[in-house]
Amino acid sequence: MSKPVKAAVFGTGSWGTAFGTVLADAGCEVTLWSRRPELADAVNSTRTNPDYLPGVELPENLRATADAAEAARGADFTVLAIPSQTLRANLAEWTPLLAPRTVLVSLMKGVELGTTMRMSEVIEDVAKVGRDRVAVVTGPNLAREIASRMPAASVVACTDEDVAQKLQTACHTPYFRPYTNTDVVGCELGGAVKNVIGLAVGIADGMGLGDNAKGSLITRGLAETTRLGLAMGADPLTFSGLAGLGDLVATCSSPLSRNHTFGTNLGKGMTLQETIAVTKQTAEGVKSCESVADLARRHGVDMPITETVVDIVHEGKPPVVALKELMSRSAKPERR
Ligand SMILES: NC(=O)c1ccc[n+]([C@@H]2O[C@H](COP(=O)([O-])OP(=O)(O)OC[C@H]3O[C@@H](n4cnc5c(N)ncnc54)[C@H](O)[C@@H]3O)[C@@H](O)[C@H]2O)c1
Ligand SMILES: O=P(O)(O)OC[C@H](O)CO
Repeated sequence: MSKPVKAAVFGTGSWGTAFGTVLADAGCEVTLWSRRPELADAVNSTRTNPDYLPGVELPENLRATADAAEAARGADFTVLAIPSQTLRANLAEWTPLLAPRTVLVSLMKGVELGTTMRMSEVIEDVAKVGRDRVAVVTGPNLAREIASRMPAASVVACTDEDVAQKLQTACHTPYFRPYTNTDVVGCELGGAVKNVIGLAVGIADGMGLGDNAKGSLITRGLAETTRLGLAMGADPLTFSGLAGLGDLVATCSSPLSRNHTFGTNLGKGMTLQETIAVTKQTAEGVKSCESVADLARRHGVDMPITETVVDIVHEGKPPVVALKELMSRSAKPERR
C-alpha cells in the first residue's frame, strides 16, 4: 500500500482550514500550522476552528500545531494561506524547515506592495526554488461554503503539468473539482484583481446602484484584468475561466466575500477606519489595489476601475465623485 500524501498548511484562517479539510477529505495526512498555540489546541481538541469556521466539523486526519518545523516535516505539499503582504517575512522564517522536495502551493490572492511581485514569484524568490516546484490554487472558492462541503470547481496552476496533476489528485473530492492550468501568470492575476473589482462592486452595491451597474463593473473589470494579463504574457482565455470570470461572479455576488463586504460598507458611507475596524479577516484587495495599479502603470495598461478603487480607499475620494468621473471618461469602442 502506498504512503498517504502529506500536506502542511501554513495558516489556520478561513481558507487554510477549509483547503486543509479538502486535502484531508481527499485522503491526505494534513498538519495545519497555527500562529497561536491556543487555536492549534482548540482545533485538535474540538475538531473545529472556533475562530474562523465555527460549527464546521474538521476531519480526523487533520491536526494542528504551532510548531512550524513539526508542520513542515516530510510534507509533499507545503501550502501557504496567510496574508499576501506578510508572505515574504513568514516564508523567510520557514524556508530552512521545508522538506527537501516539497511543492510550495500558494492559496493567496494578492500582489506584493512595492515589488509588484505575484505570490508565486515571492515564493521562488524567498525559498529559492524553481517555478516547477511552485503551484497556485485559485477560483470561485469561498472558504465557508467549501468547508461546509458545498460543491465548487477550482484551478490548480503550475508551469509543470505533472506537478499540477499530482496536486489535482491530492485535492480532488466529491465536492471539490480542481482543473489544471499551466498559465500561472493569468491564474494569479485573475485571483488578485478580482478582489479589487469585488471592492468596486461592493461600493456600487452599498450605494444602491443596481444590478446593471454590477454587471457593467464585472464585465469592464474583467476587460481591464485581461488587458493587464495580455501585457504580462498571460493566456487571455484564462480570464474567461474559473480563475477569472468564475471567481469574479462568486466574489461580486456573495455576502461571504470580505472584499465585497468591505466595499459595501464603504459605499454605505462608512469611513475607511470604521470599515477596517469591522473587518476581522483578510480583505486582500484593500492593499493589492495599490500594487495592481502600480503593476498596470509599469506595463502601460489602463485600469480605470482599479484606479477608482485606489482613489476611494486610499485617497479618500467620495464614491459619488468617483462614480461621476468613471462615467464621464471619453467614449470608446468596447474592445479597446
Ligand atoms: N477565505 C476565502 O474564502 C479565501 C478563498 C480563496 C483564497 N483566499 C486567499 O487566501 C489568503 C488567506 O486568506 P484567509 O481567508 O485564510 O484569511 P484569514 O484572515 O481568514 O486568515 C489569515 C491567516 O493568516 C494568519 N496571519 C495573519 N497575519 C499573519 C502574520 N503576520 N504572520 C503569520 N500569519 C499571519 C492569521 O492568523 C490567519 O491564520 C488570502 O490571500 C485570501 O485572498 C481566501
Ligand atoms: O472573501 P474574499 O473577498 O477574500 O473572497 C474569497 C475568495 O477569494 C472567493 O473565491
